[in-house]
Amino acid sequence: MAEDKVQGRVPTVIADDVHIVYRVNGVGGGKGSATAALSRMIGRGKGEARGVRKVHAVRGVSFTAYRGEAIGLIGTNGSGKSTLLRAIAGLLPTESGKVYTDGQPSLLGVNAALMNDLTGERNVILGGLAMGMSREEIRERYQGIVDFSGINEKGDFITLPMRTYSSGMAARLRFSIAAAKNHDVLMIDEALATGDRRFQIRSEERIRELRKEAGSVFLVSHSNKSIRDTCDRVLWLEKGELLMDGPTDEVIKAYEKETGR
Ligand SMILES: Nc1ncnc2c1ncn2[C@@H]1O[C@H](COP(=O)(O)OP(=O)(O)OP(=O)(O)O)[C@@H](O)[C@H]1O
Repeated sequence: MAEDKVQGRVPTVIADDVHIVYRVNGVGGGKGSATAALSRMIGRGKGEARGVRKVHAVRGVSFTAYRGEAIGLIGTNGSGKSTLLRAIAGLLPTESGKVYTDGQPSLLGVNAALMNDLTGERNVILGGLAMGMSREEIRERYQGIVDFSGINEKGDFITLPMRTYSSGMAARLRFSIAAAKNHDVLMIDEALATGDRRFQIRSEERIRELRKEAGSVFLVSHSNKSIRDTCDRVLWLEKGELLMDGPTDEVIKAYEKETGR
């Protein structure tokens, strides 16, 4: 990359030697969680010494993300990808190390907090408000969100409760709501894997647009193709450690060689 371009880059996320540790209650003494839960109810087993196991999910990860970058996160199951994203979004505290972000990162995961008993329509409004959009902005973008999601392609589903949607339909709606706004830092966790192929193509296009419109995009995916199609840089995590950080092609090639995929 040309020197002037490097100098002109604006950092959006800086992770500095980040460690994240989960504490899991009720696993002490090998007696099973019911016993441990009972101990806690009667006031025994408090503190870390008893019944609390630590899971060190992210171990000393450092990187800087710049405006306009789309960064893929890859790694085998349980390597710490989702944990790292949740920490960048400010949803998990770091054990040590620091995360600096420019603006509020938005995490678009398959678990984004929408209400299953409310209709898709109400959830579009709720999700928009949760992202800080005004009612006016939501009104303006409502039809665009519904059209992008494709929810109404086979009938009037947007007026039905979300619990009646298939998992793919629900994921599409979540993606469409989040993608309606321009984000400083947008993080997508596996969302693309749940839509059908047509929706995947649409959302990949939207990710490319979001990238151009300003912020950085992080994408966690097990689909190397999605990563290749959307990202220009890849972080490869394994056992919580950053194994490789580089251009997509280079990192995916090394990953495929290692995993045989
Ligand atoms: N809420 C939790 N409590 C305790 N441990 C957790 C929790 N969530 C994740 N972990 C552990 O942290 C480690 C990293 O998990 P994480 O979900 O970040 O991995 P991942 O790379 O996103 O995995 P996958 O590809 O399977 O989605 C795993 O060992 C997992 O068991």
